[in-house]
Amino acid sequence: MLSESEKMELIKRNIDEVVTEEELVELFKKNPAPKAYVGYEPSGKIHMGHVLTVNKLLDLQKAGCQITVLLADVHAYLNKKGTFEEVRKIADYNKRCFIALGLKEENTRFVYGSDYQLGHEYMLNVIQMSRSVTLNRATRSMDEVGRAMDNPMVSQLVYPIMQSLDIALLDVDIAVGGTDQRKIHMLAREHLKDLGFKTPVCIHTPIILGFDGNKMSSSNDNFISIDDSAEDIEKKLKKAYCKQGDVEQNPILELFKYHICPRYTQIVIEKPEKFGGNSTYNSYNELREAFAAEKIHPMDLKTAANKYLNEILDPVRAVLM
Ligand SMILES: N[C@@H](Cc1ccc(O)cc1)C(=O)O
Repeated sequence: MLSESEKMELIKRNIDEVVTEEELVELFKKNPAPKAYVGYEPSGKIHMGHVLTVNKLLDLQKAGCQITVLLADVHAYLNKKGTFEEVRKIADYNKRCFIALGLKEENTRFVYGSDYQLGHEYMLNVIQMSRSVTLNRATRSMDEVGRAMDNPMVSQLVYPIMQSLDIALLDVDIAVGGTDQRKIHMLAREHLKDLGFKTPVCIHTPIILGFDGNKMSSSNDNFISIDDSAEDIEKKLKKAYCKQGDVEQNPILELFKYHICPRYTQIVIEKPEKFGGNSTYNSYNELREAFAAEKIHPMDLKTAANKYLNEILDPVRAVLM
């Protein structure tokens, strides 16, 4: 059993922010098993950016939360990601991915958006909330989520209203998402109470860099996917941006920070004896400092990243086979 402060530490590790921390503490005081959720637009490739929010759900689960994963098929359809049948099929694949990543089916609630978003109660709430959200506000909330937002379709403005109502109608206390979801979460925090629902606590995880140094995303084609083969990963890491001593914009260091170090107590960077032999680091900060001081060569960091990533993804690949 974790103590209250250990729980908070786990929940707050590797995130950008909690809105608000006081509310989070209050929530746990009232209820040791609050409900938390993430929604995902179905995606043909689940990448390490998605895994960051999955990791946070696993942390929340360890801290006692009940977890819901929304397979947001209707949202993907609204955002023009494919036909209704296509997104529904990809949602099934994503469910298998999330289970492979550790969200066990027996203690995670998986919900398809289309299971409840097309019903009477939901629609009535969408209509009600749309009466008090301005076009301008709805549009801005989609800045980092919608496609082609210079000329948005009405469907893309219904989207944030529906996402807000998901929080209410899935009856969750905590909404988790990448920082790109922030403006939608703020809309929900502001409006849900007027419809008689509770105000959610929101947790935002960082948006990580793809191997080209830009935001990792399916549309940028710069991601490491959980079903990449060992050869794919090696190739991607080889060409990844990782400048000697650069600890600010470094996608390889980010893999260590968000994915590798939380799973290992010790990181070993291997080097042949004649070049000084192996070195060992006991925390991400130690590793980062050594890289900043140019004590670790980018090639050696990449080789180690490759080894650890494959160790992490091997069991995932085995389940997905
Ligand atoms: N907006 C999320 C998907 C999502 C949809 C509905 C939700 O209730 C939550 C999240 C994304 O960008 O992928």
